[in-house]
Amino acid sequence: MINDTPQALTIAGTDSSGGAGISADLKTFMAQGVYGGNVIVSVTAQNTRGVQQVQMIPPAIITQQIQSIADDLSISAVKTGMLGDAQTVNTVAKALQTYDFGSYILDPVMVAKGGAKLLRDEAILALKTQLLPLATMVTPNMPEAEVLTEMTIQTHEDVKIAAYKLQLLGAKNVLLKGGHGSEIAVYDFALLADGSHFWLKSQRVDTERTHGTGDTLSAAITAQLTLGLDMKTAIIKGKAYVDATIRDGIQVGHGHGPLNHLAVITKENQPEVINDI
Ligand SMILES: Nc1ncnc2c1ncn2[C@@H]1O[C@H](COP(=O)(O)OP(=O)(O)OP(=O)(O)O)[C@@H](O)[C@H]1O
Ligand SMILES: Cc1ncc(CO)c(N)n1
Repeated sequence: MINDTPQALTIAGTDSSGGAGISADLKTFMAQGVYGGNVIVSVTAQNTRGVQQVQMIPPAIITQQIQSIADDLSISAVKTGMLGDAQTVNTVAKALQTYDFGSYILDPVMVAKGGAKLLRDEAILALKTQLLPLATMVTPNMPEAEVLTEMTIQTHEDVKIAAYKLQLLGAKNVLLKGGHGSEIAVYDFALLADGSHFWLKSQRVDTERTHGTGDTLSAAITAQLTLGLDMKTAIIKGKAYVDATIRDGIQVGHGHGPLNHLAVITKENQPEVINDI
């Protein structure tokens, strides 16, 4: 039957080295058995060492890409990644209010692993006021959560407070990603729409090859929601997938290398689910 295949959409920037952004999202969708559409809002000249140049795409062709998809495909979940500037945030917010693409996962990408800025400062207010209230889930890493909540996050208690603040700003569900840092274990924190929360604990992989981990996790959750899973199961499955892609690494490039999106999930990749720590 027409449009029976599960379909998701990513609205983001490209990464010429293929590890992050649109590339990571499409590989992740496919590995989870979901067809992916893609709307490109920026082109980055980028490799595993850093970002060399960024070219934003004009609003009219962003809007047209989204309309073209809405006119033909049957999207059950959408994610946004790198949006670059306030004009693009406004354009995407308008389109997401015009078309119903199901669950909306907002990955508030701000800085690349090598340190390059992927969101201008002037766009932060627009992202907070226009996109957060539309989000079924927001998935910041710790530095992004600090910017959005205007607080410093040092303790596990701070993580919880930041998640509640993000919910007050309008995101229904919140996943705070804990990859940054150097502790032996990594802890991600989830606060769900019904007020329940849990931590996901896994062992840190000692590797520099973590280019696109955040994109991959949010894309995997988007794919699981597309397949009809509930939010908690989608988060746990998405986390197991990103763990597999990091743990079963590949050797590409000289710097922050990409993940292995073909990795197979095993028992070792299942995170420990903890109510409180
Ligand atoms: N070295 C690591 N070992 C195990 N898990 C990791 C590691 N680094 C990141 N993760 C996991 O990967 C996911 C993404 O987290 P992270 O904090 O790296 O996101 P991010 O900063 O948005 O990534 P990026 O900017 O590269 O897309 C989280 O589930 C985190 O726990
Ligand atoms: C295009 C793009 N989107 C997102 C990230 C963050 O991983 C990146 N490095 N590049």
